[in-house]
Amino acid sequence: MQATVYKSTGSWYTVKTAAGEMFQARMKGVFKIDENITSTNPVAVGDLVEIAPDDSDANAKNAMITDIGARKNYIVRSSPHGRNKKHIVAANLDQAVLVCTVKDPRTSLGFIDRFLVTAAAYHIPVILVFNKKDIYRDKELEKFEEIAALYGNIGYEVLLIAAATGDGVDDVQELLKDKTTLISGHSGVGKSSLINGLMPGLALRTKAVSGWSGKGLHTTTSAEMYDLPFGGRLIDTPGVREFGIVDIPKTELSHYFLEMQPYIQQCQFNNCLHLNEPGCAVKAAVEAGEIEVDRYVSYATILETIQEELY
Ligand SMILES: Nc1nc2c(ncn2[C@@H]2O[C@H](COP(=O)(O)OP(=O)(O)OP(=O)(O)O)[C@@H](O)[C@H]2O)c(=O)[nH]1
Ligand SMILES: [Zn+2]
Repeated sequence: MQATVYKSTGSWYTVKTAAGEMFQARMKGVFKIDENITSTNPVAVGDLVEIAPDDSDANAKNAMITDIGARKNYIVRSSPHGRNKKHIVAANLDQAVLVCTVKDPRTSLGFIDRFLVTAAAYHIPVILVFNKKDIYRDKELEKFEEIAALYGNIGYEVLLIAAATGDGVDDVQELLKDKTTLISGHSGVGKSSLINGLMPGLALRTKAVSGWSGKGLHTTTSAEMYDLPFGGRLIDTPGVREFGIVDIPKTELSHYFLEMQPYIQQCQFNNCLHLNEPGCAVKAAVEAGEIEVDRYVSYATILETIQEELY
């Protein structure tokens, strides 16, 4: 029987079949589906699994996971169990929503760009949802327009909403309908408020509880998937502050800055890092105003964090 993983707690997984039946499932033995990653968790939220119900106790609804389907994509974070080990946060995503704010707290462009690069490297489209519209005055609205133009021109969807008043939540709903979406954002941006707005009745985590669980307890926080009442699924990742950028060589980073892509081929050197090389088409585009300086600064900043010795 096929099922989808909704939650994982230790060695138990909450799974749901296509018919809507929930089981608590465990892994049967050890198997690995992706030779390219060494992960600390063999099964992740969003995985499609094959299960064999355990009929010995009709009330318990237990099952064995006997196989894991190939993943369309996945997103990881570094595991607390070692530098080279990864923890798969979620698999089989259609898209990701990054909740941001211009004010209280301000989401930095650097943070947004790191998220966008990570998602692009995993082939996951991103929607930027700016929240707390109700407290923005002229200055903040101007800032938002600037940011919306910056990312809109690159091709990203950008929304402005107020989760607290419900303003614009229906626009988010429209984009999430019938898709599997990962939702992420800095603490305090209103991610829980938005989730509650999308799923009235769920009454997700009070602020006090989420504030507590996010504090120094990263290892125990885990992703959880919810069925959206209007169709589609939402994967919340409480406590996950940031995802790890996939292990990519320095020369590949510019591929994930989508607006740099048309210029990369025109650089004089095919291994150009777009820093100080002669004949660099990316730098020329920055100087000509075709690529935003802020994005180039993010590029150079992220580039520095990549350890070239690995390649
Ligand atoms: N003015 C205003 N405040 C909001 C809005 N959305 C959320 N808030 C407030 O912002 C604070 C943080 O909201 P949460 O929904 O708990 O934020 P979160 O992103 O889930 O934060 P963590 O739980 O720390 O991860 C709360 O005090 C909310 O009431 C909004 O649209 N407008
Ligand atoms: Zn170049």
